[in-house]
Amino acid sequence: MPIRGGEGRVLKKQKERKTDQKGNNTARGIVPTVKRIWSYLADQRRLLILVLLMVVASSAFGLLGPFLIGWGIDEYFATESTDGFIWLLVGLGVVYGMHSISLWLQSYWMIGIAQKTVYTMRKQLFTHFHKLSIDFFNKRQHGELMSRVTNDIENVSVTLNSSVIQIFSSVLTLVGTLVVMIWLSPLLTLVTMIIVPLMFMGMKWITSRTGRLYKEQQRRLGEMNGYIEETISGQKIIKSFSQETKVIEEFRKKNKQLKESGYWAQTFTGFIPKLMNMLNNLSFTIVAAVGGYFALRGYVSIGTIVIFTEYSRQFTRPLNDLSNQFNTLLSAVAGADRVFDIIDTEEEAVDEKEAAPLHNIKGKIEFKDVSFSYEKGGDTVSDLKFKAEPGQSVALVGPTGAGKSTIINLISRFYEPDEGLILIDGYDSKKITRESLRTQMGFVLQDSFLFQGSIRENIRYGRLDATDEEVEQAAKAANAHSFIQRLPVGYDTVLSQDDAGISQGQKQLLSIARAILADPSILILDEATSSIDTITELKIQEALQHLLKGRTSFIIAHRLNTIKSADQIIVIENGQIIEKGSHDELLVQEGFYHNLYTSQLEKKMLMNY
Ligand SMILES: Nc1ncnc2c1ncn2[C@@H]1O[C@H](COP(=O)(O)OP(=O)(O)OP(=O)(O)O)[C@@H](O)[C@H]1O
Repeated sequence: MPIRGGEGRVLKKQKERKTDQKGNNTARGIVPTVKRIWSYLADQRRLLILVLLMVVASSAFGLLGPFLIGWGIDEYFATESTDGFIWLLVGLGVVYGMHSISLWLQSYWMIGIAQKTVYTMRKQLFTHFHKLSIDFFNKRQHGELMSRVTNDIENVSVTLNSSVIQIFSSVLTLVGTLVVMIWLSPLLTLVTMIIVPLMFMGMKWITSRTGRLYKEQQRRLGEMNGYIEETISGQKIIKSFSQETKVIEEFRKKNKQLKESGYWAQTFTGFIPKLMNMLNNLSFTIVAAVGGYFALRGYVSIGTIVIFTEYSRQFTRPLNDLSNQFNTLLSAVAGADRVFDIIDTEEEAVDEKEAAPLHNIKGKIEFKDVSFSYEKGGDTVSDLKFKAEPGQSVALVGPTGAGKSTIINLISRFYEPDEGLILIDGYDSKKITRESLRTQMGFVLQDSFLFQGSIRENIRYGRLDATDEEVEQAAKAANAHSFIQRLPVGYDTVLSQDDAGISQGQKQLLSIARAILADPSILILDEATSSIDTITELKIQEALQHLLKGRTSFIIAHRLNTIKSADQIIVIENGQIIEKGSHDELLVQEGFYHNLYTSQLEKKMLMNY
């Protein structure tokens, strides 16, 4: 879906920046990250201007209030006159009323800006996740990535809601107060300023520690979330290996580390208001004492002292707020940094300029001297040469780590060959758009992934515009219809994401139905290794025969008796093809395949015996 208006512009700006910020985990400084957050805000200029106007108004009304009080004291109490006093009270009421309204409006509009900003960030981040390579996800903890979409963005949101206004209004109030104070009495202004160096020294000491601690806290939170996600999805394994105690202990350690970084970050932050309060009181006392002395000498009026004592608070409060906001800002910067890290990660290689969609793929696939390695300088698969004609079934056989899945990854273009060519229907696969290739490929994987949703929705995932009837036809062809019908609410049975409340074999049947509905030209089958009862296995075999018909299929086979009928069997060892041929041809060769087949046969006979 095209991204419209403001979001589009932000995305464009971000992308332009990306050209010089490629790669992951770029260490940005605070300023570039703040600038980048600012670019999201700047995109909502009109609202931001309104917020700024309200900030100016509230700061002005905030300054005017004490000024009117001081003026009133000199005008009415010192002279004991009451003429127009009522108008002073009305004026004060209006000033404080307007002050409240402008405060309310600025926060109302700022909430809108903040929510739109994090909405855009979240959308960019999520969209970008789907443009990243499989390699990116293979190398990262999923929970940790999820933490970036949730916690880190939430951090930015909280800060934007409060900090932007605070920072503007603090700066304005600070400058405004200073100007009025100097105008009223430069001498008393100097006295009020005595505490400023103390304040800066204290703040510097505190913020130098909190910045580091907030970053640490965000990192640890991400790590802990990653661990929680991993242990929840791996519950079955944890329980079957009785590893609960170890897992709880590991979690305790991570939780403790998070607690410690959070504790120290909050403790140091907590010092700030105490320090400010102390310095505030000190300033108040000094202004009152020195002001009283000046008044006795007739240098200043009582009204001016009242204004100054009030302004001395108004002067330290924005400084206090600024320093508080600085901490919150640091935590948002830490969060935003982690979000931008992902947004700046290079997308899965984009299609070549001359790449075009290839419709109606027939399924002829040829590997011409293909070599590839996951790591630079390695040798995962090398010199692969083979050809699959349209409609042929090709079985990939070999020991674990031999490179079978890597071949599939190369056909699906999750990775590109370092050397050699992969031809699809005679065309260099790089000249075909990834999307057109993948939409004509189907996958039935060992660990059939079912989404949270009804059985009907899960099958329909193969082709979203399929009718209910077509879904049922596919289920029938996949031998899944009968078991679905036996469920209390049939096709409307809602599956949970993982165990789904149905057996492993039934899950496989559903994923076969999904593939039948998708009707792909090229099919990838990762044969299940888990033990499935014989009846379900027969059903799966039958369903697979149906699915394979008329499509080029690649089968990663573990049980050799299931691939005897494959048109071609390719045996791989250490990333190289060592044997190639039909089942009978390979048996005659008496090589690796022959040995593997006979040993599996013997094992089966022993078990039956
Ligand atoms: N994402 C990856 N990054 C780095 N190395 C990888 C990656 N995936 C696989 N490998 C390595 O590449 C080699 C081939 O792995 P591959 O998964 O293709 O083997 P396989 O034959 O499919 O094994 P199995 O039968 O166990 O699934 C192995 O040494 C593996 O450790």
